[in-house]
Amino acid sequence: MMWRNIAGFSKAAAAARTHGSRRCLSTAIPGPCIVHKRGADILHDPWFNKDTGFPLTERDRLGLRGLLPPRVISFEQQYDRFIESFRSLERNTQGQPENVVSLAKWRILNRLHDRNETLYYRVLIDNIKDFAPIIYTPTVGLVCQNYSGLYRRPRGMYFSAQDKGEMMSMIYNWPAKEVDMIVITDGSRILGLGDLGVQGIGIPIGKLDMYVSAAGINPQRVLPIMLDVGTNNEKLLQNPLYLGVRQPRLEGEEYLEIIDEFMEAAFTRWPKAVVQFEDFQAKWAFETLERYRKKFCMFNDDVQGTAGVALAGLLGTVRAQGRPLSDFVNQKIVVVGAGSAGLGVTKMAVQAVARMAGISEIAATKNFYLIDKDGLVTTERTKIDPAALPFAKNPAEIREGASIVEVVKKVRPHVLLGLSGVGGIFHEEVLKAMRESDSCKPAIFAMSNPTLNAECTAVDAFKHAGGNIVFASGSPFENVELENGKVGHVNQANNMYLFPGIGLGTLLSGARIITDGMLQAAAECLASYMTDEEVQKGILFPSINNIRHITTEVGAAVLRAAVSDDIAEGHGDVGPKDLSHMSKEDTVNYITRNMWFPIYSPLVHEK
Ligand SMILES: NC(=O)c1ccc[n+]([C@@H]2O[C@H](COP(=O)([O-])OP(=O)(O)OC[C@H]3O[C@@H](n4cnc5c(N)ncnc54)[C@H](O)[C@@H]3O)[C@@H](O)[C@H]2O)c1
Ligand SMILES: O=C(O)C[C@H](O)C(=O)O
Ligand SMILES: [Mg+2]
Repeated sequence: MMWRNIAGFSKAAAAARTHGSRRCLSTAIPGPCIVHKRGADILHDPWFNKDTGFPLTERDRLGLRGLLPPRVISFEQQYDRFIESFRSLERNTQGQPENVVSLAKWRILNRLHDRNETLYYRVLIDNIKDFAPIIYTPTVGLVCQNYSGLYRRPRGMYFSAQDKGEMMSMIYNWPAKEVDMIVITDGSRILGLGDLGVQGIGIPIGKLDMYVSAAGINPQRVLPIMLDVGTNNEKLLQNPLYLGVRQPRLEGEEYLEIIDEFMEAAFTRWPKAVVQFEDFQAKWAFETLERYRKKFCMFNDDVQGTAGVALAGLLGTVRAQGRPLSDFVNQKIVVVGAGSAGLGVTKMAVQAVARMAGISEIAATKNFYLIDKDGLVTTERTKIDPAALPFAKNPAEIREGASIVEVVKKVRPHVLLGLSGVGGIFHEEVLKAMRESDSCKPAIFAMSNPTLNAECTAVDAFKHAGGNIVFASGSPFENVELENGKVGHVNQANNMYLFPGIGLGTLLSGARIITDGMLQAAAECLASYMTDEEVQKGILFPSINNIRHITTEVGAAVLRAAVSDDIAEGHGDVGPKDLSHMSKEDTVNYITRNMWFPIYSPLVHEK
């Protein structure tokens, strides 16, 4: 039977399928999977469960005979059945409020996730464009907001302030022997939604779903972590259904002791794991990054992943203007939002200018303008955040605290980039002011998430700033039909284009830390991924349908940078020497070979 994805066969889905079946053919039968349980316990374990797909012989071997309806349903039929029930849900919820529909779609996917991971990831991979907005941004934000009510089954691990002194033993409660990727949050800054306390666990789960789908990390080797150190969200503290610790957030040394203990415990059990920090409020995002990046294999996605994606987009806008890349050093860039993401982006972009122009980083800050909740950051600012200080302007150039519109009118920037978390702050007047930009193709990046927190919508950007802009947003928007019959392309400038490749490349290199060189290689790989023809049309980032392919390329670039930095220690049977002898093509093949793909493997019971 022909398999269908929702939007018909996408290139990526077709490629993924070819890849999967090639594997089946080359090994004739997929390799066995050892299972230590039998009977009903297997049916209740989503890692091994095949539902009605268990062949009769396997039912006999594993004590499943009689526990399932007699007919064996093929994987393809199970897939079609799920897609049909999803379509029927779409039909039945037509006309209902968007939030209701999104949550209903999340629920049906989540139920499959809890029941049968192989089938779940197969439908996710094959329909990533349709399903990413449900299991990831933006719906994951809504899920976090409603988490205590939606909660049915645990997923991942929870470490709370009450677990102090116990974490080294607790970590052994996790049932998997091996863990490759950990995503951790403390729930303090979930997307642009603020402090959601324990409910932020949805973010590590969504990020790890992308690791499985995009990077082919085995779902049995991922671990979402919630570090519950309390919440300062009064509404949650008052909510009787709230599932987290009911106390204000720990601060200072008390906070650091908890997170130190977790890191020691995690790396004691899994010394080769990669840990991604996600959605920590800025002060802890920066402090933990500095504290751990030379000691553990970790990175902060909001600071470093976002920076790479934004830099790739900024370089893309130079190409879109038909200018040589070296012209990046002349681009005037206004960054709105000076938190973990805005500062991370500004820092990486300034470093790139310094490298390209052969000037100091201080000199390279000249064309950058940083705006936070108090307006333009200048040296006149009292109590300035030390991290923002290098980018503070001379108030003689523009006044301290100038508004976005004032700055745009005065500077006429090539790029206006938002990472403020404040929906709609690129309002009509700001967008109209971008018409006077010094660029022939001004860029507007409304990168805040989820959708309602985007600095502007795609429609408003093209309407007010003009049809010749390049536009990118953190959450997905539809392309815009312009009056002249042309298409205003919408790019999704989201760190999902980099973090899976950073994690995968690091893991397969066996590096024990993640260097600036590895992160820079990731950004450069993404920046050069699109063809000139695509970039001229305003298409700066690949379609999400190609996320497995771009992740493979990014992973290879990261791995090769680890080799260049002389920190690649190898992975499994592949030693550091083998890695260093690999050509670029060999590296891509090595990465591809190590990516997990969802097919049913024969289960073999071992006591
Ligand atoms: N697209 C992506 O890949 C991506 C990646 C990371 C973060 N983000 C989004 O970026 C947003 C910010 O994340 P963060 O971690 O930097 O948060 P943060 O809380 O660390 O920083 C927010 C910044 O915005 C500033 N701000 C607040 N109100 C403002 C206003 N009215 N005008 C100008 N500036 C204002 C604050 O002063 C602060 O500097 C979130 O919505 C997040 O979802 C997107
Ligand atoms: O989660 C996302 O979609 C991107 C980013 O990490 C964010 O915090 O908004
Ligand atoms: Mg994030």
